Amino acid sequence: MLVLVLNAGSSSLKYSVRRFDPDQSLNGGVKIAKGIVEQIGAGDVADHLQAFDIVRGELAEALGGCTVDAVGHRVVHGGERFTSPALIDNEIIRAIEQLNELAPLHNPPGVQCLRAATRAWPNVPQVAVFDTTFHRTLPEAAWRYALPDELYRRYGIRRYGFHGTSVEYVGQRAAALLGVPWEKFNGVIAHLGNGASVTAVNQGRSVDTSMGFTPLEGLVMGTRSGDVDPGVLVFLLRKGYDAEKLDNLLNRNSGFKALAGHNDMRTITEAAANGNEEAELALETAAHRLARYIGGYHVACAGAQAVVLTGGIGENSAPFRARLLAKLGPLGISLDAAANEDATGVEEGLCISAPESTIPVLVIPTDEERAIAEATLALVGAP
Ligand SMILES: Nc1ncnc2c1ncn2[C@@H]1O[C@H](COP(=O)(O)OP(=O)(O)O)[C@@H](O)[C@H]1O
Ligand SMILES: CC(=O)OP(=O)(O)O
Ligand SMILES: [Mg+2]
Repeated sequence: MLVLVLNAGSSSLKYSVRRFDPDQSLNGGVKIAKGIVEQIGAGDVADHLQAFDIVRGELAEALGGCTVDAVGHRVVHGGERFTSPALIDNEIIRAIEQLNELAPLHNPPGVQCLRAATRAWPNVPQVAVFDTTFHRTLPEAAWRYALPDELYRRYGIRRYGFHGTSVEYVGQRAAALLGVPWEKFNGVIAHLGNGASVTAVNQGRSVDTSMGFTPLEGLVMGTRSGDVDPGVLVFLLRKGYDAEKLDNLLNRNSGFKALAGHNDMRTITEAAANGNEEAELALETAAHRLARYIGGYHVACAGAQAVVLTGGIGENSAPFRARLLAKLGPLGISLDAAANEDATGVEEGLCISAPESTIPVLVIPTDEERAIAEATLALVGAP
């Protein structure tokens, strides 16, 4: 049984194909193809529909005459309705489309890919797997904004949380590494990619998370501001900004891009090492805020058994990890500099804190595509 996974990011389309054999338990299956179309909208590829056609061409080549038996899609916002993966039909696609405004960088391309894939493979079951699902356990005290209830009832304004598929996957791996059952695991998990968020996990359940109504709240990100005083928005509206301009400012032209002129961690780190002061300040600002969240979430999760780092930055940027851990001393955490520089072993997960640290800090590579493939298979039925 072949499962194709499509992960539509804000500017990329990642895909992977896994084969699951009947005699195996899930276990991730066997990866037989993977790829990515990048720089959508900024390079030769105009939009996700064009990216989808490229992926389709690559798949035809990689799979020869074989066809896929199911398609799993990463959908970032599932609102309150989607508390588990959903089998796709037209009504479900429309319901996801209604959430477009709540994840403006992610749901629109997700919906484009859902439609393109159902057109391309009309007889193949398709499943949407939501970033929000893992956060359905947030207690109300964590998901409520201190706003009139009317706004929640009318527009669904509350905190949802994202990156859940990734957080659950690396969290389970961290628990396994520590020899703790997932239902007994408390930890703080930071997914640091182009979008970035932190989640507090208590007994294997999400109890707090830094992204909110949309994937804009919280940490300093590639092009997103993260937390700002909402008073800034009121002020700017009075200065003549409209919704479009605010959206562009906060989602596309803030974060590292605003502070350092670039949203790629490698470029920023190199600039800082060469004495660029803006780059240095951007890294400090991002690490400061993340450290503050980790401290807070140590409390929210009732005492972390581990801090887990994942995503493109968490997995690959040793300088950023060192900068972060230098700020976590008050939690009893200290860095093992040699382990942090050691890229080997990252496949399984790497402990980068010193042995005397009260809380281990683990680097665990995420695999959203694998988790989505398993969730897809679980819904459409094992081979
Ligand atoms: N080898 C590396 N060293 C440092 N940073 C890296 C490396 N590889 C990727 N990154 C950073 O990871 C980020 C992208 O992470 P990723 O999880 O792929 O993002 P997304 O899935 O949100 O597009 C970028 O800031 C990129 O610079
Ligand atoms: C939800 C989100 O921000 O996703 P990504 O990090 O892939 O942009
Ligand atoms: Mg990502």
